[in-house]
Amino acid sequence: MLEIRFNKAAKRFQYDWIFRNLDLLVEANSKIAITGSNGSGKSTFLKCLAGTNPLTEGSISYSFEGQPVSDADIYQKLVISAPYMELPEEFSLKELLTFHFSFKTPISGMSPEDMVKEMYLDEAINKQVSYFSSGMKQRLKLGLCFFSEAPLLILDEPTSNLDQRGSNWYLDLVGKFGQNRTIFVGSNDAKEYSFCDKSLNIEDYKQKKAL
Ligand SMILES: Nc1ncnc2c1ncn2[C@@H]1O[C@H](COP(=O)(O)OP(=O)(O)OP(=O)(O)O)[C@@H](O)[C@H]1O
Repeated sequence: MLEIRFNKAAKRFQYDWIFRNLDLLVEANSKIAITGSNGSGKSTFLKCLAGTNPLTEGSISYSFEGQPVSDADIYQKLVISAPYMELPEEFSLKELLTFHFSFKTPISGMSPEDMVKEMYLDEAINKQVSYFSSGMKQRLKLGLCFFSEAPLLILDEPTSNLDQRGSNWYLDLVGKFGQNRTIFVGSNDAKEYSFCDKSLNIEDYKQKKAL
C-alpha cells in the first residue's frame, strides 16, 4: 500500500514555473489522470513523481505499508512507460524479458511465455526489438509495466502508437492487472484515462514568471 503526498510541490525551468503550490494526497490504489495541453508540464510532473527530475520547491513524500520510502529508493516501487523512455533495442524480446526481470519481480504466477502471449507478441519472441513496429514497442513498454510487481505505475501517453485493438487491449490490462496499484496517466485523450477516479489539470498549477 503506497501513499504519496505532494507538499507545495513546484517545478521551474529558467523563468517558467511549470507548476507551483501543488498539494495532493494520493491514497493507495488511486487512479489519477494528469491532463493539460501540449507543453503544459504533464511529463515534467510525472518525472518529478518518479524522482528522475528534482523539484524546485516543496517535496513529495512516499510511504509504503506505513514506512517512509526515501527519494533514492522510490524507483524500486515504480515502473514507467513513456514515449521518451527507450527500450534496449539490441535485445531480442526473449532476452529483454530476461534482462528486465533480473531487476523487477514478475507479478505472481506470470511466466515469460504468458507475458508474450498477453502482449500478442508470440511471433516476435526471437525478433530483435529494434525491428519491432512502433505499436509492438508500445505494447512491450506497457507489458513490462503491468507485468512487474510494483505498487506505482506511471503511464505517459499510454496509447500512443496503438491502433484500436491496442487501445482496447491497454484498457483490458488496466482491468486485469491494475486494480491493486496506484496508476498515474499523463494524457490528452479521455479514452486512455476513462478508468481514473481523479483528474488533475497541470495548467491549474501554472505560474508564468518566477517571482
Ligand atoms: N529540461 C528542460 N529544460 C527546460 N525546459 C524544459 C525542460 N523539460 C521540459 N521543459 C519545458 O517544460 C514545459 C513542459 O514540458 P512537458 O514535456 O512536461 O509538457 P507535456 O504537457 O508533457 O507536453 P506534451 O503534451 O506535448 O507531451 C515545456 O515548455 C518544455 O519545453
